[in-house]
Amino acid sequence: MNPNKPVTAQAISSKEGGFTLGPLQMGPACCDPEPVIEVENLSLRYGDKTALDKVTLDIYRGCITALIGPSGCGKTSFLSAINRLTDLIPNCVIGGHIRVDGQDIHTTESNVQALRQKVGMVFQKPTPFPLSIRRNLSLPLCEYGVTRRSEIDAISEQVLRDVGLWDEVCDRLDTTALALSGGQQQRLCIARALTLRPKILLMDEPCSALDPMASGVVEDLISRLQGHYTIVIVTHNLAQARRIANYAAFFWVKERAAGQLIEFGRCQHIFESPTDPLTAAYINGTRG
Ligand SMILES: Nc1ncnc2c1ncn2[C@@H]1O[C@H](COP(=O)(O)OP(=O)(O)OP(=O)(O)O)[C@@H](O)[C@H]1O
Repeated sequence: MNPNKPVTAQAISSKEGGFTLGPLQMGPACCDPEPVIEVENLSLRYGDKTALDKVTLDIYRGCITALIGPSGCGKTSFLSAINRLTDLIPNCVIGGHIRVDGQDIHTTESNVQALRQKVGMVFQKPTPFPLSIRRNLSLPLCEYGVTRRSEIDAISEQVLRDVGLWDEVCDRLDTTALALSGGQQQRLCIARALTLRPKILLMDEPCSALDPMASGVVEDLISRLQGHYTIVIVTHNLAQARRIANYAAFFWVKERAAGQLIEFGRCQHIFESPTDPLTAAYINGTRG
């Protein structure tokens, strides 16, 4: 799909690409890196405060990339820049380039609605709308022009199956989503992001507000999404990054300085034989 063109309802409800039948199986292995997000010299500031300085990083299609690093090093800012959530922050200024599927997302022709259809976001705290489970899923579809009830129902069922929630909620779709447990709410939010058939999912600490059991269920779900979607996940849980990610990007911030990318590579490399001493110190717990 051309990211500069407005999204059409047909593109969302067409059968090509995207949805699976039945429970989601683990996707294809991430072994042939092809950049889908290219970040070049990204600098980001909020007024006088520079949060990121000249970050250059490729994110590979179908892989899980974990963003790790201490608090305040700019991980969330980096994530927010990719689907232009930073547009909503009045004093946020961005320099450099971000290309998604080869298209610069900050050109004047770039269509933010199309970008956000392609690049979904899941937040730290589950954020279901205070509406029924069914309405949580139909609302984004209606906003993007999918209005036929039968299509909405089919897509809703499929995404609930994909996140392993269908059996748990199929008999209460018209009850409030706020009555779901925290882990169920987070899986519903992931399902809601999937309704629009994104290619990329940005996840900002999606398990950190959940109890260990629910966190394990969501983590397992993220692993199964690998290969079907390109995932960029911020996590402070290094063990989790090691378990689920194919690649890791280590960010660091010196006092009163801007966040920088220190090292990027295969997860195994970053965790077992990092090149930079700072990465080694952070992984070993002696810094950060
Ligand atoms: N809206 C904002 N206005 C001003 N400064 C901000 C804003 N959002 C973030 N910052 C600052 O930018 C820097 C980077 O913040 P960011 O949230 O991106 O870091 P982070 O690595 O995700 O941190 P954490 O792991 O604690 O979530 C921090 O110094 C933060 O205080």
